[in-house]
Amino acid sequence: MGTVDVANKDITASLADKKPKVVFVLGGPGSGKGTQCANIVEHFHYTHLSAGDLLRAEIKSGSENGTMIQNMIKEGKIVPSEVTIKLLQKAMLESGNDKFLIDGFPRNEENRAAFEAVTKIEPEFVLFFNCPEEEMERRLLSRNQGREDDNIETIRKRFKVFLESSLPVIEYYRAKGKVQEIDAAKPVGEVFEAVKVVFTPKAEKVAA
Ligand SMILES: Nc1ncnc2c1ncn2[C@@H]1O[C@H](COP(=O)(O)OP(=O)(O)O)[C@@H](O)[C@H]1O
Ligand SMILES: Nc1ccn([C@@H]2O[C@H](COP(=O)(O)OP(=O)(O)O)[C@@H](O)[C@H]2O)c(=O)n1
Ligand SMILES: [Mg+2]
Repeated sequence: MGTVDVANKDITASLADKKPKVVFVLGGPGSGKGTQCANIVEHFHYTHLSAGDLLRAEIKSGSENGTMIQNMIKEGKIVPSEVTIKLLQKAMLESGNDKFLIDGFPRNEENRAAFEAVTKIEPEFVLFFNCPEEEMERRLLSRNQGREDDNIETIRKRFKVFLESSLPVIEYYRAKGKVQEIDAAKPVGEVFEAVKVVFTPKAEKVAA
């Protein structure tokens, strides 16, 4: 236990030295976060860290938290931030990059407050993919990635958690003027055109 704490303090200190730039990518399940992050990485050289992907990898690795994480994902519940933040910090340090898209995090107030308290990192902005529930449901039911949570029963639970716990986080950042909202109901290419505007430096926009 002591060793783990020391190791985590080291990670936190090394990360703080790098002063990383972070963009939180939020939106309901199936809104297109992962799809658009892949496009952003190609054009703008960020490292994409999906909290959900990191948690699924942790299950596969056979870690002691694996069963707990698996059960929570099956129920659409949010894993305690201590677990998710450690995975994010480790991935940030290992990437060697200093620009990150953090996808699917923070998903509730506990995630948000703990990340801020532990890392002292304030996001540059929050990219919010706004999409109607019917469209998200259609996308999730045809995602075909073999995910245990892409069934209608769990999808309904995830929508409820999004409305009750994740939307308030988006509103928190909106009140700080930090939300860049994108209409995510359009085709992938059109959504990316809107995303590009957000990531293109202002001087270039004027020149273009
Ligand atoms: N704009 C879009 N229009 C139609 N389908 C989309 C769009 N964006 C993503 N998809 C598809 O919807 C599913 C969910 O997208 P994904 O990027 O995994 O969303 P999220 O990470 O927000 O859950 C995937 O099968 C993806 O190919
Ligand atoms: N910050 C996070 C992100 C995801 N998760 C869990 O992982 C699941 C899948 O998250 P995801 O981001 O991969 O899902 P999508 O929104 O991409 O469909 C969530 O429903 C939660 O159970 C979490 O507990 N905490
Ligand atoms: Mg995703």
